[in-house]
Amino acid sequence: MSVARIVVGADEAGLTYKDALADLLRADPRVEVVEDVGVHADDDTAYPHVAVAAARKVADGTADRALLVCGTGLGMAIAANKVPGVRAVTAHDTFSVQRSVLSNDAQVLCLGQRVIGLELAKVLVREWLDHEFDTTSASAAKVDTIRDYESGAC
Ligand SMILES: O=C(CO)[C@H](O)COP(=O)(O)O
Repeated sequence: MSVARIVVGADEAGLTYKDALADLLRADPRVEVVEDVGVHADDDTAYPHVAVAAARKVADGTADRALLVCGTGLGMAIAANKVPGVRAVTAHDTFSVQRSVLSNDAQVLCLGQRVIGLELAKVLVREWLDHEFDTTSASAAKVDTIRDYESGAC
């Protein structure tokens, strides 16, 4: 299934949630592989490096999705979206998380450890796993339009 391989990453500000959410993912029967691209303790690598490392794995097909955590979830999304083919969002409510998959076919979810509590973050990640993009849906043509702008086709 499309959420089988998930890459997780964080900067120092998101490390605690990243580790907790990685454990949640590893315990989920829908997830086959959780790859952790860091950071780990005492590592102050800046969020753009982590975001791009994770996003490149999604873009090259090594991972199906990425879950990224920083202080706000904003910088991770901005950086991940620099990787062609990647659609990254910051979402802190269940409806937006659901629509990020169903409307936008976003493969990367970014959360802010300084914005929401850990229990809500866990709820959001479970919600995220519950949905898959339907390529026959009315949203598919809109996502194709994003691809066309990215490729310069329009
Ligand atoms: O939230 C962050 C980026 O969006 C990051 O964890 C902290 O960034 P900073 O405020 O520039 O230190």
